[in-house]
Amino acid sequence: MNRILTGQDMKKIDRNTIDYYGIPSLVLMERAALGVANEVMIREFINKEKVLIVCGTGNNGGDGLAVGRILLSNNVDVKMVIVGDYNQFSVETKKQYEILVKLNGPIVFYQEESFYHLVNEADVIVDAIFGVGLSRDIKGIYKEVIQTINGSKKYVIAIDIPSGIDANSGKVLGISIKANQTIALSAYKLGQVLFPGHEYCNEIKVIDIGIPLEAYKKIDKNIFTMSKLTQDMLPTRKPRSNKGSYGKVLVMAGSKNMSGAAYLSGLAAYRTGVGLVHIVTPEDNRIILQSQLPEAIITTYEFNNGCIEQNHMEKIKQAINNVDVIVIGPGLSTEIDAKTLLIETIKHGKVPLIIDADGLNIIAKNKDILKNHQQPIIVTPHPGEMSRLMNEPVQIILDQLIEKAMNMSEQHNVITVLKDSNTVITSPTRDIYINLSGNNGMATAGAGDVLSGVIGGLVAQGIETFKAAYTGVLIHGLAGDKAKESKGYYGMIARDIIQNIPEVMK
Ligand SMILES: NC(=O)C1=CN([C@@H]2O[C@H](COP(=O)(O)OP(=O)(O)OC[C@H]3O[C@@H](n4cnc5c(N)ncnc54)[C@H](O)[C@@H]3O)[C@@H](O)[C@H]2O)[C@@H](O)CC1
Ligand SMILES: Nc1ncnc2c1ncn2[C@@H]1O[C@H](COP(=O)(O)OP(=O)(O)O)[C@@H](O)[C@H]1O
Ligand SMILES: [K+]
Repeated sequence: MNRILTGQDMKKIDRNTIDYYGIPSLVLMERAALGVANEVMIREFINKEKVLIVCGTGNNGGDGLAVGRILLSNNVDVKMVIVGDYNQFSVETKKQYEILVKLNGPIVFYQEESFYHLVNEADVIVDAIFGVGLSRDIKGIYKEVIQTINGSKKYVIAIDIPSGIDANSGKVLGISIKANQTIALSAYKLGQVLFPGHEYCNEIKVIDIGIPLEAYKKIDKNIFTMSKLTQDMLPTRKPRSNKGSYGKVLVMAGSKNMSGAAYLSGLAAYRTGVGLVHIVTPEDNRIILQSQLPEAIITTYEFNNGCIEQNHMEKIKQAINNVDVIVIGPGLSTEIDAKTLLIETIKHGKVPLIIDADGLNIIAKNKDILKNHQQPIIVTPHPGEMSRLMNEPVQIILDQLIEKAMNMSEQHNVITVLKDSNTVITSPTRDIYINLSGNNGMATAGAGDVLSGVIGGLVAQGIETFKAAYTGVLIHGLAGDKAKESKGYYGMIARDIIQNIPEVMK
């Protein structure tokens, strides 16, 4: 598990480490600088490269100066520029400066003309202008400096966070460094995982700087991510078992002449390891689904004037109570029969329910449907569906993913999987997961249907709902990343994601 902190939380933890635990600020800075210097020194041709470190006057700049000192001791060709005045230095940064002066370090204060030249001759630029202390829009010389660095197209390594990104929100405060690599100190910052900040960071690596684990316990919001799938996140497979041991998923999906969503969701559930998939869909889809997915049990229904035929409804009610989880909504339509199906399922079903796609569009028009539900529910909206659910413009949802997902979870007592490039998952108990796997090749029709099946598959195998939601999203993204290796961003389709689930879960 990797923690994600707001900039404010990080500062609180730093302070607590220094004031309460007594680890001196300069020790943390040295650890940070050593970590960053190591990243610079593992570059393949570093012995032939020129490094330019651009420093501000706060502690991020102090990190930069300390990195410069360490690189000097390792015979790296390095120069440092300070943007700002001597009298603006923080205590620690002034110390770093004074050490470098005694060492006759190659360090200058910013001047427009010479800076341009220094940037031009550099191969690598280390961005140490602002870290989590950035508090207002960037203007004046700082803006010029960032423009020059970005315009140079040189390889940029940002210390902690690219200068210009608000560590709390990911917003660009006026202008920002575009980094090729970001070395996050101690933990991910929210601004590195939310957009647009995430794009400015590029590759992110978190390094330990010696903050004791105890110091993190003071933080009340639990935000985290997972970078790898580990065995303990997966359902256990027993040597002596049968298909009954791995759960049953009921997929209520598809509408007249729309069978694809049911197929994708059902197949994804099977690929996640579930013992049995049962599909409930209109009669028109029977033949095609039976040939596409012969492993599934199919129950079909017919309806007249929106009413599902009585004997078919009885069969469906039986199915509802004979499974471990129900996925409802992919390709379902928002017709009256689909609405009836959803209402009856929430009313009669006791097992966890995953509501996706049209299931959510039905709820958007009839919010009462979610009232008084008894079973655990996971909703999986994309920003468009979320906008309809919350009656707010899509842009507001995109700008406030965490807040909106939390509102949904708290108002309706559900787990919310708000799908985006970096999907946010929230629970009514205020746990927050932000996913970092996946890629833009997954912006393809049916990718969401696959996700509903993966999460369903995990719940059916006994994984607790919040854990199943974030593990499912992680697996889905990792499978998309594997699919990208063979198909690329352009050619990937939803089935390629499914095909790679087994490889990811091996
Ligand atoms: N002891 C600590 O607290 C540690 C801090 N560390 C580093 O220190 C960073 C945070 O340091 P600081 O809190 O000093 O803050 P920063 O170094 O991020 O920058 C804040 C400084 O910039 C000024 N500033 C803010 N916005 C500005 C703007 N738009 N235009 C011009 N000036 C602006 C502030 O007034 C302040 O002087 C971290 O990101 C990390 O790199 C690490 O060295 C680890 C230990
Ligand atoms: N750029 C991206 N990076 C990572 N994941 C993405 C990206 N674009 C889409 N996805 C993922 O693909 C899925 C798309 O789901 P959705 O929009 O519901 O598709 P559909 O309705 O066509 O099935 C979501 O899980 C989303 O997180
Ligand atoms: K920085």
